[in-house]
Amino acid sequence: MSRRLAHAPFPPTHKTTAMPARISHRSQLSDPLSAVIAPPVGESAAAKQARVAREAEEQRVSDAIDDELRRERQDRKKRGKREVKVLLLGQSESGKSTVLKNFRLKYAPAQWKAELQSWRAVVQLNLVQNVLTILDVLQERLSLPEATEVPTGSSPPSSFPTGSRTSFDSTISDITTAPPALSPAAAKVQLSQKHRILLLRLSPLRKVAEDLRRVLGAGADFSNADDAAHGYGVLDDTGPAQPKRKEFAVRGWISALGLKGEDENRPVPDSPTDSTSEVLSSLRDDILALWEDTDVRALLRAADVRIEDRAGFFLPDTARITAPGYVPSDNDVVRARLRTMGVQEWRVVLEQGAGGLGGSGLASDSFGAEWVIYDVGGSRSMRHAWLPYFDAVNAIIFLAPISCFDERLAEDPRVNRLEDTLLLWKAVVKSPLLRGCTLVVFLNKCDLLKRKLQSGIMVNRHMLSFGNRPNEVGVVVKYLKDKFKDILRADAASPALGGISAAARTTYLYATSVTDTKATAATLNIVRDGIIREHLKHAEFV
Ligand SMILES: Nc1nc2c(ncn2[C@@H]2O[C@H](COP(=O)(O)OP(=O)(O)OP(=O)(O)O)[C@@H](O)[C@H]2O)c(=O)[nH]1
Ligand SMILES: [Mg+2]
Repeated sequence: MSRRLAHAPFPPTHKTTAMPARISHRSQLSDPLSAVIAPPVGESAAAKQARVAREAEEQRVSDAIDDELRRERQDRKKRGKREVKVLLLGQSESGKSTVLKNFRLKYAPAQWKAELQSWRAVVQLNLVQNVLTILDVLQERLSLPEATEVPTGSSPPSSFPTGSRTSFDSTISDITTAPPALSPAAAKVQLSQKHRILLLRLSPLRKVAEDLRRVLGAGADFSNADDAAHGYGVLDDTGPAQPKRKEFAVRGWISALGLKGEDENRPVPDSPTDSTSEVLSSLRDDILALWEDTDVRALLRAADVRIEDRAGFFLPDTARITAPGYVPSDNDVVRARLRTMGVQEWRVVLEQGAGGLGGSGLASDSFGAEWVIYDVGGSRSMRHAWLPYFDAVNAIIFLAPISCFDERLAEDPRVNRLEDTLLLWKAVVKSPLLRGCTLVVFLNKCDLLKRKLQSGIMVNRHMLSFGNRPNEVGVVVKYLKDKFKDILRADAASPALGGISAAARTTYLYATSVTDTKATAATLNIVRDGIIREHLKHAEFV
């Protein structure tokens, strides 16, 4: 019961105050208060009976409020004792929200299952955006005169550390509004009338995308992927103006998805309308025809649009997603991309027997039975919002997407993504506010790293210090692990800030692919136990 609610039915009047009758009996005539709370002069027997009854009811309500407040205080105290606070950090698209999803899937599966349906609009939007990306490339090619002769030649690879090129790798964006400028090779790919017809038939998807964005509604925003124009650096304000791109984002995916929790008064957004799903369903064969067309594939390859490596890639699942009555699977939700804006607080109470309390021997009132996870927006303009959360967290899970060694930041195309991640890690390690907490690093997106290396992309072309080491996943992971450890060691060698030596901090590093829910569940168990162990170890010294 809230305080507002408890008081509302009995507004105090000049005769009846919230003061309990108990006090009026104890009052002395000399007490000025007694004059205010004394019964009216010449009160009739009926009026007295009514007043006494009213005062008794007020007393009952007042006692109930006191009890409620006492209970709330005790709950808070108890919760504080069992609550673990974790902050997810890392650049945009590093996998923070995906880790949160894995955590909820593993430790609160009943709640997770109940929310699957809410993700339908997001998965549909991801699929539609996949198609629109292809249509943009197609349109660009079809707008060229047929016999266009374009000089050949390929662009140089990006360098590491940061070079000064301003073009950016198309793989770093899942959604672009401006079609990429076609490479000479792409301009040579021959298309036919069939492609023009597909382009035309699939054009209603632009309206479908708009509708789906509207469904996701007030909590969502189709805004600039970032504001490099505002000049944000790794954690502060340093970069100059750059061209902007747009990506669909949410201020709060709790409210955007209509989940309970954030703003209970906000109207729940509609489900994707039947007509939206019907349009999608009717275009199923055209979407598949587009995606399976060999000329289109050749065009995408020539244009270097590696759509299958992008976030929220759902084209192979078209038949399933466009089927009537589609409900997203666990895996769909984990792979769905919805950019986070600001900082989202998630409370996860570990469900019994869900690999949560049951498996660990944790009692429901012990430390670790409830987790508060802060999921932050990772792009540069949002990093200033992280700072207030640095205080009083038990652990940081830092997401380092190591497949991004050849990619550039969406918000500042001059900056290599891996370099940005390492700078961010340095800033986290150096932060005096974080000296007391456990650090966990996920060297993430190992699956994508493997695919890239197998496709022949050479790490040493983008990261000169990698030298002549073999271009293999294990070697790259080991090399980068050492880089992260080196930064820790360098910090430990510098004078300790805030009275706690950086060397005393426990740091765990894991190679992960957090879209693999099974493997991630096992990693999360180890991480959870490690964080709890660390806390208990320190608590013993307090
Ligand atoms: N293949 C693969 N995809 C991943 C992995 N981790 C995350 N992703 C995908 O990458 C996309 C971005 O992940 P998010 O968790 O949304 O990234 P984020 O760090 O929360 O990004 P912001 O909200 O912009 O800060 C999603 O579509 C994920 O499914 C991974 O290990 N492998
Ligand atoms: Mg996110």
